[in-house]
Amino acid sequence: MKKTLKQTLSEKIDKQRPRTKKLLKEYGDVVVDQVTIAQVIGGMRGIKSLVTDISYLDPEEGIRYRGYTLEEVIEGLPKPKGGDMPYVEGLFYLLLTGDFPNQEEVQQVVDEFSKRRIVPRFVYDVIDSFPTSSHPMAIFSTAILTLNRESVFNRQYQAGLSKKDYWEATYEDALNLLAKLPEIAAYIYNKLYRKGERILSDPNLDMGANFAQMMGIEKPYDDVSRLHFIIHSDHESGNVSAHTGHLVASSLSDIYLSISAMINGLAGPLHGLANQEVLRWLQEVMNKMDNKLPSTEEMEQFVWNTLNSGQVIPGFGHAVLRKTDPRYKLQREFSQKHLPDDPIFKYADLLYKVVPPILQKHGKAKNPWPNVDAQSGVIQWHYGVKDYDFYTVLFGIGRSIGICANIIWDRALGYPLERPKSVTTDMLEKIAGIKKMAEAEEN
Ligand SMILES: CC(=O)SCCNC(=O)CCNC(=O)[C@H](O)C(C)(C)COP(=O)(O)OP(=O)(O)OC[C@H]1O[C@@H](n2cnc3c(N)ncnc32)[C@H](O)[C@@H]1OP(=O)(O)O
Ligand SMILES: O=C([O-])CC(=O)C(=O)O
Repeated sequence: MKKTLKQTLSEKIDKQRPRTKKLLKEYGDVVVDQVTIAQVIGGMRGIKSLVTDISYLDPEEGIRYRGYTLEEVIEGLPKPKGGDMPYVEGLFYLLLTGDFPNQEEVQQVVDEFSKRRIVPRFVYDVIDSFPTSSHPMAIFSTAILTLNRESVFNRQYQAGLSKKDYWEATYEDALNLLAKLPEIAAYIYNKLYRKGERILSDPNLDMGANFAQMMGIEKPYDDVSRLHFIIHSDHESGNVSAHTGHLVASSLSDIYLSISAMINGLAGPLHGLANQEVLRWLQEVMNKMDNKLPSTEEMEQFVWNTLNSGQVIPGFGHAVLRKTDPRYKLQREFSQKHLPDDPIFKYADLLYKVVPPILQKHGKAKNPWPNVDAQSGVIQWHYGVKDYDFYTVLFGIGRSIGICANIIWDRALGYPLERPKSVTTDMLEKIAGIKKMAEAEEN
């Protein structure tokens, strides 16, 4: 019998712990970065102050998971029979261990998820008590929060859990939660947009296929779901959702509290919600054009109108990336293959041509290129998920996979409570020498 994921992970943790310990004990004083006033006021952009081995974002190249590009991840992970996209469960294995699992190892994780997928009735009761006009991200976050009552970590912590075992209880919570997220999301979708008509999950299916089944959407929506969850899973540690998850978990809040919190960060329009904003923006253009594809000049005018009214162009720009997002490229390639004639795809493609030169001319955005959110909604729309308020929930399922992996490792390596220092404006002025200048002017 092959080792389980938990056993493999346990060995990896034993190997990694001394590396972190050595760095901290023997090299703790080595300077990693310097911090400027612009960074302190400007959202800490670029400050190297977090550590994760699960993914790394290069500004030019984009994301790598465990050192592998997205193409390599998709190529190297096992795929279900008849599927073009790999098992999402295999990605979780890779993120946790750094190893590509074989078919048998993936199947073990698929079986684990299947065993743990049943959502307690009280979660559905809480979802049902929301007005149907609520945003699905608020419902999703609350449903996750409601599960906090189930936390293995909390139970064991109360009973006197040793620090070195924190990760194991967190691992149990993470698997229990990840297995339930597609069920919760599909239930919310059916409640809000399909009059509560529910399609039950199938314990024999993998996560992507099961989600497609519960959404009631034919193939290749299983592959669409796998691709979506995989490419949205991680983006190193500093983005709002990952950082929030890490921060909240650092106080030893359980996985449910931490993931619910990160979902709230993901729900902002400058972060994950941008994928719904792209569709909302495109719909406005389509309505104004009577569904006719605008000419390049007309599209340019729509973009300028948005910029001139002081709004951002959703789906473009990035805090770290300085090139087109590889996640965007992958989804564009998928769209070119599967939905080349889709009207919304044509709109989005026109935006790809039109927006970057305009943002360059506008002169503000450091990165004029499209990010992941510019394309993900286009694919969902094509396969019938037209209620774009729901798109960030899909992003949230994917992102939970990466953040759960990160939190398990945070606990394994004993990362402490996160607590950076703040200063006052007076102090910054003093550091800048402004007070001295003002005094000199007065005298
Ligand atoms: C999964 C994700 O989270 S990917 C990002 C999803 N978000 C979006 O697509 C929303 C649109 N994009 C943006 O608002 C930004 O590019 C962000 C939030 C992603 C990054 O923000 P920052 O790191 O602050 O970007 P940057 O340093 O380039 O911003 C400089 C200026 O350009 C503006 N800018 C950046 N991107 C855009 C854009 N797409 N449209 C218009 N203006 C933009 C900023 O608002 C800022 O203006 P200000 O000086 O008036 O405050
Ligand atoms: O990295 C970021 O800041 C935003 C992003 O693309 C993500 O979290 O996927």
